[in-house]
Amino acid sequence: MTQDELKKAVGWAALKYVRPGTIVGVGTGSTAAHFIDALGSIKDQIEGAVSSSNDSTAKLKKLGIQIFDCNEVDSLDIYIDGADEINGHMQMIKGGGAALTREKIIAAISRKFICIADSSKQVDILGAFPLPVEVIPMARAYVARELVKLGGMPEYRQGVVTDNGNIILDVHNLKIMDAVAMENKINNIAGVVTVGLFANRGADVALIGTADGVKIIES
Ligand SMILES: O=C[C@H](O)[C@H](O)[C@H](O)COP(=O)(O)O
Repeated sequence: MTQDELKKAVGWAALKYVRPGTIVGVGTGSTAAHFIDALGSIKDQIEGAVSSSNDSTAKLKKLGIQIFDCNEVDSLDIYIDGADEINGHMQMIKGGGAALTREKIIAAISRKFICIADSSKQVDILGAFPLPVEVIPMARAYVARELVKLGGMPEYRQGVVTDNGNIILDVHNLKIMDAVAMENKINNIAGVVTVGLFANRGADVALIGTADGVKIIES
């Protein structure tokens, strides 16, 4: 199976977690795009979606799925999204598609985070994938210097402006042994909007696409 077929398999497998009549939290990226297609097939059974990016919003609208603003809902049953890396503790690196801030907000209001990923995303130690950090533009140089102090090598993601009007620094060379501590430290740097480490709030369920089928891991 190709990597895209594995992504499609988990995207469709996630449908069974969607309860009829609910508003669904929807992520961003190539794996989440398969989930959006799957959601389209049951669009008459759900109330709608809260979306984590302009890109996913456009895809959902095209399928006729109603979009709700995050401020209109108190909580969500589930949030379904991909990841760039996931470790054995269900902690993740996210933000390869620059949608990390809205993703973290929707994860925060969701009772269950369901991560959908192909098996190439499974790692023992987070950090081989450069860690995305969304930063207020005027703080770029300062935040970069602080990230160097934490042992990383930040690289400005050229030409990318997030849906919130900010920039992304991708931090290379990190071997993240304590993901909760690293998330907290980076969150504390002035000018950081969001770090793409989902460690304090990891996934509750992971659907992993493998050549032998979809593997379900529960925390
Ligand atoms: O900002 C993007 C998101 O965090 C994605 O969930 C993540 O980058 C994984 O994307 P993909 O499913 O395309 O590998």
